[in-house]
Amino acid sequence: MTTASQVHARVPVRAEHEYDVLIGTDLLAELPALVGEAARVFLMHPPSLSARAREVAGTLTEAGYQVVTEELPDGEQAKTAETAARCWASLGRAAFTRTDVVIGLGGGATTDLAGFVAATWLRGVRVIQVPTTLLAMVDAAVGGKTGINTAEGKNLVGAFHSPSAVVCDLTWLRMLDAVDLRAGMAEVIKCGFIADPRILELVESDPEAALVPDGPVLTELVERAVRVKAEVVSADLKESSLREVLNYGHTFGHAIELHEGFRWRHGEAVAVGMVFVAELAHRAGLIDAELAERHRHVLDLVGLPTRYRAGTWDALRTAMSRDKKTRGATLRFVVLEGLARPTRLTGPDPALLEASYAAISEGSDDD
Ligand SMILES: NC(=O)c1ccc[n+]([C@@H]2O[C@H](COP(=O)([O-])OP(=O)(O)OC[C@H]3O[C@@H](n4cnc5c(N)ncnc54)[C@H](O)[C@@H]3O)[C@@H](O)[C@H]2O)c1
Ligand SMILES: O=C(O)C(=O)C[C@@H](O)[C@H](O)[C@H](O)COP(=O)(O)O
Ligand SMILES: [Zn+2]
Repeated sequence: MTTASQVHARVPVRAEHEYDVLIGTDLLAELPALVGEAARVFLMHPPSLSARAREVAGTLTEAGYQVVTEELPDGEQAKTAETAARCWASLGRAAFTRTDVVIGLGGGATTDLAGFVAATWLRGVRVIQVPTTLLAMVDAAVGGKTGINTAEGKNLVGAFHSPSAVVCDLTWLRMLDAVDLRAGMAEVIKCGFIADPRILELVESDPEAALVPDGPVLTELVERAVRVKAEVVSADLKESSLREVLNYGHTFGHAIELHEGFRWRHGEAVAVGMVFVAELAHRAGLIDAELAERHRHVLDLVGLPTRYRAGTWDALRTAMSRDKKTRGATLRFVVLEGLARPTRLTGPDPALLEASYAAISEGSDDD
């Protein structure tokens, strides 16, 4: 017996075309209508979702589509040139045409790769994103940034390629590990600091309720975070300026991910990155100590890390120099000059950077 779809919200994104982010429960039945005219569907998923991917494939096959399923390596291992090349080979064998559709079913690693494969196959075919982690629902699957990593850094190869729809079915979150749910909360909290303080109030007033999969608080948090992202992306798809605010905490966060050989969860690295950049903004005289401390407090409440290993500064500084916001040799950070007031800090004094690092280092005097 199938359960009826319940659409809680439909958030529009105005990019090179307009598309909706559907938020709700039991939304599988919505997929065939979204696939529409295509004859073939290329369904990409991680190994953790193999059984569920067969159900999705079954629904699409019953609706008359020819489904080619591609099981990817798990997590960040999927975001490589080798895996993309494997997908292109599968698409070639299936004679996948410009009117066919890619579906990314999985977390952010899957949706980033699926978007990239769709952007590059035949110079661009449609992609429908079906995010199954909190992080992918509120962030990765929305907005059209797609890409893979290289040995030199995070997301260094990619394309802007907007999905034709995003289907956030909150029931997927019931089977997600608690640590992955928490990791996704980092990007939700990011939206709270850069644009929507109500998000912070909701998490602070009941952190346990905020982490109940498909509960009312998490549903509201997902909708609020998606609305923040949709608004920013609709105003600046290709990151000429405003979109940089979505990178809050990411300069330092991506450096941690590279330094850890992509074994840290993205959301955990971003959590530490936000505390770092809050310390930096405080030292630069942009925010008060209370707002900097609020970062630590709210991230702590949901069990996210707020510190990083001491003795790693040189490696992290080098990794940060490859950040996409860097201009020439000048580092640029998204910082706050008040709650929900993001701005940029260009070429901060190296002493301030090191002092901020010392403040968040494990084993430092500030412990
Ligand atoms: N494109 C963007 O705008 C954007 C935004 C934010 C993050 N990202 C990228 O997203 C990635 C992180 O995404 P993530 O945190 O979702 O990690 P992930 O994709 O690695 O998924 C985390 C784990 O959860 C498993 N999983 C997925 N759905 C599940 C479910 N419903 N039940 C059980 N297990 C499930 C996966 O197999 C994996 O092991 C990073 O690569 C990051 O760079 C991209
Ligand atoms: O959508 C954006 O823009 C973001 O920056 C969202 C980030 O959460 C996300 O991790 C993104 O993939 C980072 O992009 P990058 O351009 O710094 O690689
Ligand atoms: Zn991110």
